[in-house]
Amino acid sequence: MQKIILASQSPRRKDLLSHIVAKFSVQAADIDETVIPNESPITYVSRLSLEKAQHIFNSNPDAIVIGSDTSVIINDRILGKPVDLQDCINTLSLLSDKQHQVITAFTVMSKNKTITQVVSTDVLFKAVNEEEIINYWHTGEPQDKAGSYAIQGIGAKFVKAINGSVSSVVGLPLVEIEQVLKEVME
Ligand SMILES: Cc1cn([C@H]2C[C@H](O)[C@@H](COP(=O)(O)OP(=O)(O)OP(=O)(O)O)O2)c(=O)[nH]c1=O
Repeated sequence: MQKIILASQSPRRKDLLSHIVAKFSVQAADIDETVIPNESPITYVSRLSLEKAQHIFNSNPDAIVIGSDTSVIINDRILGKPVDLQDCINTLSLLSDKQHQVITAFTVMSKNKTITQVVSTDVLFKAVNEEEIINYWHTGEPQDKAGSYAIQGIGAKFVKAINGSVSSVVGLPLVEIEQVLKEVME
């Protein structure tokens, strides 16, 4: 049985993966997440998921390594984690009363096979005003979340509708990863 390593520092990804994999370990892959000029959102998240997996695979060449990246996309703009309150206000104001996409790419890397997939989910926000955003910022929830919100937490109050994978929005598309893990372990 090959060892499985989740290349992530995210407690949410660890929790999600535990629903489909009984035994695995976790190692954070600290990589540069700067967007390359003119890089498309899909290319960006795919590249990052691959780089995270590769980073950990380099020192664990006998393991199966899972890397992933989640970004929020609106009008082709990539929205990552907010750097400060103003950034959070700008981001959530952009999402207010509109539909956006949450895209998560994951890479499963092993000696024999490397597979990368991207899962996109549509999320529709209600109208959100600045006072609500500032109050939300002070809960401490948006700080480490792509797009400055967490659908699994208080941020759920902004979400009118979702069409796609809930686990993908939280960081790991479980249905797709389970399928790819099967393929890689064959
Ligand atoms: C939109 C959204 C994002 N997120 C999270 C998922 C990701 O953890 C985070 C996006 O940042 P990522 O850079 O994808 O991941 P990370 O830095 O948390 O962890 P690592 O790179 O080590 O794997 O935002 C939520 O938890 N809920 C949401 O509703």
